[in-house]
Amino acid sequence: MKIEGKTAIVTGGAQGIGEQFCRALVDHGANVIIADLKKQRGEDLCRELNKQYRSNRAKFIQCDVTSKADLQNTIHFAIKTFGRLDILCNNAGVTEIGNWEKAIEINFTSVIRGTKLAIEVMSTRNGGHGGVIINTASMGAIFPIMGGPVYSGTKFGVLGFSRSLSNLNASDGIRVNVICPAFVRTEMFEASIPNYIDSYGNDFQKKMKKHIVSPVLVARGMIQLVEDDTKNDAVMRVTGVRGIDYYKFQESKL
Ligand SMILES: NC(=O)C1=CN([C@@H]2O[C@H](COP(=O)(O)OP(=O)(O)OC[C@H]3O[C@@H](n4cnc5c(N)ncnc54)[C@H](O)[C@@H]3O)[C@@H](O)[C@H]2O)C=CC1
Ligand SMILES: CCCCCC(=O)/C=C/C=C\C/C=C\C/C=C\CCCC(=O)O
Repeated sequence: MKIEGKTAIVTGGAQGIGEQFCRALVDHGANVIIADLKKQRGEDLCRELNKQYRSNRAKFIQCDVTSKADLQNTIHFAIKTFGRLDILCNNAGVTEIGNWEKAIEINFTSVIRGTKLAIEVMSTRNGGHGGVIINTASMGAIFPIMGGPVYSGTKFGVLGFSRSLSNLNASDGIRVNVICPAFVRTEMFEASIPNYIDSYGNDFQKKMKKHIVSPVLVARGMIQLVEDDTKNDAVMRVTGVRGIDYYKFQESKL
């Protein structure tokens, strides 16, 4: 898909990986809705991007992805403001520290809901233009994460859910892909370090150094998934040891 002139929604877009998604999409000429709980950070990013690109292509909307009404409102806002929706990045996520039930809601249930709502407006069967959905999973969707079993479970869920929609490309013109970063230096990662040390030992920080990637590289991967029309049902890894590559699962025999 040529990104210029298209419209994207990025959940969790105010900081971390989502912020870099927004920056990269605006840089490639997209209209971007930054959808996040964090009003101040989202508005600041929006203002900065519009100033930098001398445009009005970035918009912020306060959105709690666990609220169906907020998600619907975000999609309506994108269509009302820019006339279409082409790209959805279901990226908002949290660790399970303090509230594992909430982590399931944010990391998994909201990804399902966001995907379903976007399909309704993107589908060529409903008069939409088709589009691309990129769901942020994690290398913790391929490997277990000691100290983060619920988090890892939600990411396995995102992977299985997303891959099970591979037929949408043929029927509705929508490609669904997953991005699986290893450790990314963001607020989430910093907050998780004590948890990791508990599970992996005191030398965790030394061991994981080679597995750290920058959020900018994750955003480069996302752009590749959006631009390359051959990518459907793709599981992109973004890791310190391999950079950007694709994980191959066994083919289904069905
Ligand atoms: N940081 C890491 O090492 C890795 C992160 N990931 C995934 O990448 C995604 C982004 O994570 P980071 O940027 O690292 O985290 P972060 O904590 O820096 O940013 C997450 C953003 O999501 C927003 N958010 C949280 N709950 C929300 C809700 N209910 N509604 C709307 N927005 C909400 C936050 O306000 C924040 O702006 C998550 O899905 C995470 O699981 C995947 C692999 C590695
Ligand atoms: C519970 C906190 C979650 C923090 C964010 C996150 O999703 C991080 C995941 C990173 C990796 C998890 C999986 C296994 C850990 C081991 C190595 C990672 C990379 C291995 C590789 O082959 O590149």
